[in-house]
Amino acid sequence: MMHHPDNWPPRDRRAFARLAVIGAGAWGTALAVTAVRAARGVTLWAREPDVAEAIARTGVNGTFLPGVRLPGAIRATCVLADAARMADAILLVVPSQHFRAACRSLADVLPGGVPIVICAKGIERGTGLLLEAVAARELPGSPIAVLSGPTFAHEVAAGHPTAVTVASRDVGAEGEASLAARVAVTLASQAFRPYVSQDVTGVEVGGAVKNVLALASGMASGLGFGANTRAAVITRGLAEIAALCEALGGQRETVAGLAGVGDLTLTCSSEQSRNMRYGMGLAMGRTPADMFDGRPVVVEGVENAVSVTDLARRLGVDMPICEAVRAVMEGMPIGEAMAALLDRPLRAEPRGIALDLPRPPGAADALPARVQEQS
Ligand SMILES: NC(=O)C1=CN([C@@H]2O[C@H](COP(=O)(O)OP(=O)(O)OC[C@H]3O[C@@H](n4cnc5c(N)ncnc54)[C@H](OP(=O)(O)O)[C@@H]3O)[C@@H](O)[C@H]2O)C=CC1
Ligand SMILES: O=C(CO)COP(=O)(O)O
Repeated sequence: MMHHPDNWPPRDRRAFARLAVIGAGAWGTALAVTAVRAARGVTLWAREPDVAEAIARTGVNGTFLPGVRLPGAIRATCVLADAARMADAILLVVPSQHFRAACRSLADVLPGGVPIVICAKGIERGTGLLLEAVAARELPGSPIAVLSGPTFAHEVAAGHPTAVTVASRDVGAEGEASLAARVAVTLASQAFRPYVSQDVTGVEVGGAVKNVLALASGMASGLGFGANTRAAVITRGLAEIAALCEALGGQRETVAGLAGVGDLTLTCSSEQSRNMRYGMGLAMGRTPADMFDGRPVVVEGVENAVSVTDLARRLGVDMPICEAVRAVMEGMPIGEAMAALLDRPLRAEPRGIALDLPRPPGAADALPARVQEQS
């Protein structure tokens, strides 16, 4: 759904005064802080009563965002109806594989027509649906926007300058036409700068796939490979995002934006990323409990390696790096998955079209020792 000159740029610029943030993980909590900085009223909903109670009592979400003192203006609750009742808009920040269940619970308590801003990143396993489609199905009548981009929760909470993309489709009922702009105005502050987009699909695909690619980047680092390998994963990974984006009707240029290359480079380059750390840990033979000191963190790329490649296979999109990550998640040794990637026929840039060129020498002993050891 591309540009509609009649209602672009968006005209409705009113901020939403009161927000409910659904999901008190690291990102939901950081978004609640962001909303308070932008002078909005915020209720933060946690599924677990202990988390809501601890935030209310201590002013810290020690489970999911330790070390960050939260503004007193954040009201924490574990009662969904309490959070939803007074909200002018909902920020939905539960992990992708629990997203539908959260929408269903919300449908019981949310007044019709309240906008939903999807802040999670992923594709639903089984259905292969982007989260926008899940929300549209479960919360009919709610206008939908998507917020994504390079945003480590701790840095956002600490007030580091951060830019994101907010997208909504600029067609349909009045109000929905400018939802992304209204969300941008609602959350913007000196250190938090939302850019507005119409390409919901492109923005969602970037956020879903980059977590899988961050696992790959982590695995390469864990094998001891350096900057060259990482740059190759990022660049060829970006081509995979672009191909899926295009196949789903998104805009290729969105891939060059914050929710594409921005988030991909962030997540593939920093051990702050849970996905990157998980990939590294696997390559180094560590257990998930070791990697995160036993804390309950979501690693979206693990489930999304399957949902992304299922969808790509169905659409006939070639995503070799994501396929390699999936193979590892399904038990293939990392070295073997990497060797298979390196053994692919030579191709053309940027779209990876196959060329009829002689294959590189395929003997396993031509591979770096680290890969051989892991195979
Ligand atoms: N952390 C970050 O820097 C960023 C994260 N995101 C995205 O935000 C989303 C949430 O991640 P994040 O906040 O980091 O999560 P965390 O790893 O910090 O916390 C896990 C979250 O998952 C929730 N959860 C676990 N099991 C369930 C369940 N069965 N039903 C509902 N919720 C459940 C937990 O809530 P509970 O208290 O109920 O267990 C908690 O909110 C993900 O899609 C992630 O990709 C996006 C941008 C940045
Ligand atoms: O989405 C994120 C940053 O934009 C967070 O990435 P991780 O889930 O890998 O930590």
